[in-house]
Amino acid sequence: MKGDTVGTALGAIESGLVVSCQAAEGNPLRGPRFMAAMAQAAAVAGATGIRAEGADDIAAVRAATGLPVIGIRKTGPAGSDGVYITPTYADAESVVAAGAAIVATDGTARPRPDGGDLATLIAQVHDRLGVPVMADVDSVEAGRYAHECGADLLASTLSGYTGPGPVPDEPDIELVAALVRATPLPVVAEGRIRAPEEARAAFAVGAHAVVVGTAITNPMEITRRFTTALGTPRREK
Ligand SMILES: CC(=O)N[C@H](C=O)[C@@H](O)[C@H](O)[C@H](O)COP(=O)(O)O
Repeated sequence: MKGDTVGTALGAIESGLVVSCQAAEGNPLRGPRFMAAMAQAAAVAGATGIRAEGADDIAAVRAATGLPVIGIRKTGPAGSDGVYITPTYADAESVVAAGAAIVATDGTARPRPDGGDLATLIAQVHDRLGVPVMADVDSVEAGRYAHECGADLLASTLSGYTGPGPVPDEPDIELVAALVRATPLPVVAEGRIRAPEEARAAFAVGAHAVVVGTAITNPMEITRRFTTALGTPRREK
């Protein structure tokens, strides 16, 4: 793959806000119509890229905004066991065919469902599809591994989602900082970033870009934060 192809896609999102427009099963906003509208709203407000899941959403988002899309295909909801973010080459091919400029995939050393390995997947994406690969990692070790496997950029996406414990509330800015130090690759801060101050903190430790999903594009979860905190609808007058 040519270096300028990587540079163009990575340069387009540099120092910017990428908005993740995803709706899982059970979310009434699931589907390309609503995800494209979410992406358009984000674009109007200054997003420099969109992260989207599945060929239909990716194609709709791309057509509606023209923004570079970080494409994934998920085989399970966030926090599922094992590798579920773009696990196979066929998944990567489908998101690039739909218009993704960057493919994101699980960048950990965990076994992949098809028995494949990350280095081979990345080489195939580079050689056959000609787009850069973002490795979603959960730790510095995984970041180093993904770098060795040929990833073009790292993201903190999986921090807090691969262990046995509950998912923390806060974003893992420390991991972003550690990944910046650990390899020469650009690092995207992603996961549980809810406030502009948190995004700023990520840039302060050297993030290349920041991805925000739930806090912008998931009204169901945003409402749940309020109702949980307020105890509604059981709140006493
Ligand atoms: C762990 C996992 O599978 N994360 C997924 C990756 O695509 C999405 O469910 C997240 O919404 C996305 O990473 C953005 O993060 P947040 O929604 O916290 O801003």
